[in-house]
Amino acid sequence: MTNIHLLGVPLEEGAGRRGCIMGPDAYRTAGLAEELAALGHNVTDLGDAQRVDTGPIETEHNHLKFLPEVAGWTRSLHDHAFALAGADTLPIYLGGDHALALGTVTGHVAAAAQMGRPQYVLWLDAHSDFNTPASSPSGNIHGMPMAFACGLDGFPDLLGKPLPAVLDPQKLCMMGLRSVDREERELLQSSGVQAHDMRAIDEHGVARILRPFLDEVSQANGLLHVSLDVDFIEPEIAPAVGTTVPGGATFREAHLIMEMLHDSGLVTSLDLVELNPFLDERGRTARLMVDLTASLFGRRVLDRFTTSY
Ligand SMILES: NC(=[NH2+])NCCC[C@H](N)C(=O)O
Ligand SMILES: [Mn+2]
Ligand SMILES: [Mn+2]
Repeated sequence: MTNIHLLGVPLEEGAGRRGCIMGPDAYRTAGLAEELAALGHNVTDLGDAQRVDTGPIETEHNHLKFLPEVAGWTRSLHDHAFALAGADTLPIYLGGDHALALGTVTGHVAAAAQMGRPQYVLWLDAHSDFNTPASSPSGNIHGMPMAFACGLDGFPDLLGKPLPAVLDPQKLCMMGLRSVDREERELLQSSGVQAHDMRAIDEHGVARILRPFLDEVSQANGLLHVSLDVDFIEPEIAPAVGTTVPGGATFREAHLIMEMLHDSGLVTSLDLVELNPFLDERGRTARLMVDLTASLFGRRVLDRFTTSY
């Protein structure tokens, strides 16, 4: 039994199109809390977080879209995540676009540093979201959170203070990549992120990629934040996202990752991001995300294996 706290993050300003503001309520309507409670967990819905007002933010990068709004969310979420990391609970952040990770990941990294434990991140996404303001072709801040968390140069003052601790790029594992911008690719590779594209999944399967990473987290006694972007999944089965890229993870690949994460017992926090209910078909994407989350929290077909494979 795990104490789970749900925190809604109705943030849509980081994305290029509107609609993610409805994400938290779509997860509630799809029955996320009820599913997790049915698995025996103690679930508390904290309601929605609120953005703080930052006033204007200075930057030479005029193409950054909705900078004060995103900065206001970053400050609010950083503090929420820091506080939740210190409590005896597993927070699930219900997005909201992926810019929410500017706050959640940096908050968890800061808390881990204070606890003296290494923080790891598993990033499940078609995109690496590793642009800096200078490298971003779009100016959409949801394409930048991991560059920010890893302390790359060139960001305006999003947090209202220097980052208390930076994420070690070597403790960041990305799976599912199939859309990375040209300069972003250089940044990603020179930083030493453990980046795995869809080709790696095709050739080796998700288990062979994920297992060594989970072993590393376990051996280091690390904390593990998982950030699941809807577009990690094949758009034919998960259409409710503004940035679809064909060739995503299958239903079974995605569930296997969740089942392996559950078996590992290592996950300490989770983002569910980029769900755009305005683009959904009768709630099927919201329901798929709820089912994947249920797998991560212990739903399985059989209680135990009857044979060893
Ligand atoms: N979280 C996301 N869906 N990110 C998409 C980012 C797309 C592109 N790389 C950009 O920087 O604009
Ligand atoms: Mn993303
Ligand atoms: Mn994405």
